[in-house]
Amino acid sequence: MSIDDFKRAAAEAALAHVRPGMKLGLGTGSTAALFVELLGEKVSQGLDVVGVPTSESTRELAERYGVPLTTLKEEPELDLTVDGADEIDPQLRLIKGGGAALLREKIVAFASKRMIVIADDSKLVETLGRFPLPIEVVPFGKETTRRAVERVARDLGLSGEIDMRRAEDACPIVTDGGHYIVDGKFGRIDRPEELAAALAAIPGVVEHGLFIGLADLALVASANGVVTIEPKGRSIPEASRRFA
Ligand SMILES: O=C[C@H](O)[C@H](O)[C@H](O)COP(=O)(O)O
Repeated sequence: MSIDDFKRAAAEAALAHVRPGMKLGLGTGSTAALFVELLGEKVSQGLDVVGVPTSESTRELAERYGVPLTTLKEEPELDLTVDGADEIDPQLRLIKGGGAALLREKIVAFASKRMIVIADDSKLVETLGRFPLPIEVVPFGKETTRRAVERVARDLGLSGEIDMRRAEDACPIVTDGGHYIVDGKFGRIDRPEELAAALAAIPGVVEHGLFIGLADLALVASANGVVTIEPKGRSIPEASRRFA
């Protein structure tokens, strides 16, 4: 079996959590794309759901597979978001944004009563940071912001390069929100909460790819099947983002 089979198995497992009438957040990336495809099949068989896409690419996919779409303007509160991740630690803290969709992904996950992460087991880590941390920045003052990221990381004992993410033509890649991405190659992030708070305090940083206290469940597939992982010792009370 290949990694793609594992991704599909995780996406299939997530379908079991979808109920008729649900308002869904639709994640971005290759694993979330498989979920959107499978969801489209269910919709064609009569499942009644609506989705809010977390990127323009997911919007296109959902349209192609016939998943009815809505917006956060129409539906500010969602039932469930299903999304992939670049890294997942034992507390279900995540790194996301490898596909540059982290801002809308985080807004949509935060708007959802539950978030389920779907992944193959290569995404599981003991400590976050092997995957470069994506940080979305506004174009104005981008070098000043990049240096500020470097400084706050250094203050937390993190070293490693922080590079502007560029396309093949060497131009900075532009997110759906019109921003740039810098990737922090930190290696090992021992205190993600502190880094998250420090990054959020930098003017020019729009959002960062540390998703802390957002994921309720991870469905992780490997050659042994799909396992359900729940967060151990989550550090942010669920009440902080739950709707009545
Ligand atoms: O910005 C992209 C997202 O955070 C993706 O969910 C993440 O990069 C995982 O993508 P994939 O399922 O393709 O590994």
